[in-house]
Amino acid sequence: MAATDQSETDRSAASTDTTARSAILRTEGLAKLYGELVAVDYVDLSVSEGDFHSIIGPNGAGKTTLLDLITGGREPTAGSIYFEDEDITDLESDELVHEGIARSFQITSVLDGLTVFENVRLATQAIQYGSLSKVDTLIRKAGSHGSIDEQTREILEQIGLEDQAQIPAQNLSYGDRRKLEIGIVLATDPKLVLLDEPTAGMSIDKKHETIELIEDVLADATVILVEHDVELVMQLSDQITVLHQGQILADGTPDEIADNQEVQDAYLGGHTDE
Ligand SMILES: Nc1ncnc2c1ncn2[C@@H]1O[C@H](COP(=O)(O)OP(=O)(O)OP(=O)(O)O)[C@@H](O)[C@H]1O
Repeated sequence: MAATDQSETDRSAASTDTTARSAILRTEGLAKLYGELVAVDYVDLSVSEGDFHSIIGPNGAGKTTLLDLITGGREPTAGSIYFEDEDITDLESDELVHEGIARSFQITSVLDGLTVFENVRLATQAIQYGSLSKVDTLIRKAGSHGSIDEQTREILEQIGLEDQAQIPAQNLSYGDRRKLEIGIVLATDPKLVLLDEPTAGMSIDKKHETIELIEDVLADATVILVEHDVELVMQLSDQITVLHQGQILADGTPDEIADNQEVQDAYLGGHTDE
């Protein structure tokens, strides 16, 4: 537990500000313990609707675990999660997709044996007809829905993969596979998208291309991004949360985070990349 008085004050001030701008997602006292290890330490996070909100912090700070808790991949030890003021703490991953919460790259993973077109169509169908996990049912329905095919084509155009529509996903280059993952997220028509290091392993050029694509196709959604490239995060984000040892060290705009001495000392000063 153990948040300092000062960080409590900072957090409540940040939370008041963001609530005024309408929080689409809130966590209250959200915690994940592994035995004695407190991976996520009773976190109060607030994400404003429409924001590009990044979560940064050193290795092991709890970023991925926090995303896992929000997206139903792991069960919290304590605390609550609210999406559009509805308590979603106990919802499963596929139920969250129907609420409008999508996570790349775990819930909506690429199916290698299917073509690029089929992968996107499956996600489009899933959101309209049922659970993402009911693949068999969905494949039986495939082909009989003109409007779904149309939406699929539109998404492929948006992500720039229309020319690769008929090739198996397993034959895509690494960068194009990432684009397909974004297309699959897009197909679920999300209000909130959580991205865990979408540009990991990419060259600088590909990284920028992918981020531009994310910004472009997800312009209407709220985005929560976990990313190690601090420079990129500073350029992109409306808000940044810095996690350190499972706790929120700071919350603020890129300028506020860059000027925060505590963040400098704990993270930015020494460690800016993996
Ligand atoms: N399944 C698990 N069992 C035990 N400990 C775990 C488990 N998953 C994560 N942890 C621990 O929880 C802490 C937070 O891990 P997490 O992966 O969330 O951090 P992170 O900030 O995403 O790190 P990175 O930047 O390296 O991906 C770490 O100490 C990690 O070792």
